[in-house]
Amino acid sequence: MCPQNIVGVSRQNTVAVHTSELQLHDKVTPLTPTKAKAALSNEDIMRYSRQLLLPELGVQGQLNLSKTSVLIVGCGGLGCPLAQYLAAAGIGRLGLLDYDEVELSNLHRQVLHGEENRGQAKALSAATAVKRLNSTVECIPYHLQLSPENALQLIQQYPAANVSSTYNVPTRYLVNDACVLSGKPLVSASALRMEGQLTVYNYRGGPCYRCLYPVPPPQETVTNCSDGGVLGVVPGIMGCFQALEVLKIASGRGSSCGQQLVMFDAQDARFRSIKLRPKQAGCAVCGENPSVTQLADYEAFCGAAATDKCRKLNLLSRDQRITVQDYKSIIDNAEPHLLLDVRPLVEVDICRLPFSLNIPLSSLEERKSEQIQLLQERVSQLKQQMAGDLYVICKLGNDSQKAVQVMEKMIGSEVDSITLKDICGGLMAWAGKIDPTFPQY
Ligand SMILES: Nc1ncnc2c1ncn2[C@@H]1O[C@H](COP(=O)(O)OP(=O)(O)OP(=O)(O)O)[C@@H](O)[C@H]1O
Ligand SMILES: [Zn+2]
Repeated sequence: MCPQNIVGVSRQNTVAVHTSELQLHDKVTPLTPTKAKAALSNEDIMRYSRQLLLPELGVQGQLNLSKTSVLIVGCGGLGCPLAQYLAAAGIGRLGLLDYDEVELSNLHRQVLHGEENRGQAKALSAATAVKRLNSTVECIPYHLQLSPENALQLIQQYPAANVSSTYNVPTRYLVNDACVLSGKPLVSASALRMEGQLTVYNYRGGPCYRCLYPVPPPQETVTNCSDGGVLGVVPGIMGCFQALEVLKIASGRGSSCGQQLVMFDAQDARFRSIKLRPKQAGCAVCGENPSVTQLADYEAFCGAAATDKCRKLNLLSRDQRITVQDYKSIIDNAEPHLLLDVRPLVEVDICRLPFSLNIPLSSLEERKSEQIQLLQERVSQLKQQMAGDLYVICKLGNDSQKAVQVMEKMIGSEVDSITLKDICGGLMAWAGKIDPTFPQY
């Protein structure tokens, strides 16, 4: 159990919060049950007075919160506001789980972390911020990846589980199955670009994640924040919404999102709800004859990595790919070639290599005639020089491989008789290995 923080007043009369006693866990250890408070102290009454006045919560609801433990999987864009509001409201124990460290590109939405926390374990940074807000909340930071080996042991220790990381599909299935096998509700949300979604799975006889999505989506159809972008306030709103549902469940009022999908459209400032299909008798994990009775290999099941770290596709053979170092020598040797940048225009506006031609992957896929014509003109110019290959680049080297595949299918066009190659690792590899002044995003 982690020791309480010490809050003291220094000589300069400023309040210092010592959080060094927060112990970062790198494995799952048994926890003692949370102590149920018999009554609220005067300090509790003052701190929670504005919510105690609500008939929907009242003293009993507040006491219920104080004996509830919640596990938050992922201290990112959703997990930060979720943890913040649960701690502020007086949840008894918060497990904060994340394998990752704080990066500069997290700060626009992962609001518990600050500039001084860069490089620090997100779980510790989040726990420190939460303790500063409410030192009476017991915080247990875990710097580890939720995996089939540790998920059951971990989730069984927490009456309510939450996943805030929803872009990574294997983790969604893993948390779902662990919650079903442990009989816990799962308050799940996602946020991407200008949209958010929320549902409570495995709650009061409602469906689980697998009831609704028995088959994982193909890896290439899943977009995460680093690919698709997100306005920070959108996960902020959805994380607060998760906190609301957790508080209703924990206080005893209950959630009405058990068979409901709430969708938030930030552009139109609109929430919509749709009723979901009920729990399925044939569900592989919560059905009548479940085939999933223990946690298995979710990366194999989903064909994707169980982390939100950049996914590397391998769609092309070795001879269809070159490294950024090889491409640098092509430039240095002034070899005639064409560089095609297939990123969306919004990314090209952020940064680009000056000599590149930009045609987004989506335009190639949709065979947009103007863009294809432009490409063909540039390819025929290249051919007139009697030499040269076409190199394709994107941010990370995934879309560029897809673009090569799309162009290879343009049989009969100018493109089909020239050599197409993708540049491994894309512009971020260029920034990391060739030109440190090139922006990273
Ligand atoms: N299996 C897992 N175990 C522990 N933490 C996880 C797991 N899967 C995802 N996470 C964490 O969940 C969080 C998801 O939040 P979010 O998508 O906002 O952040 P991110 O991955 O840092 O985003 P970005 O794509 O911008 O780098 C991340 O901090 C990630 O490290
Ligand atoms: Zn199910």
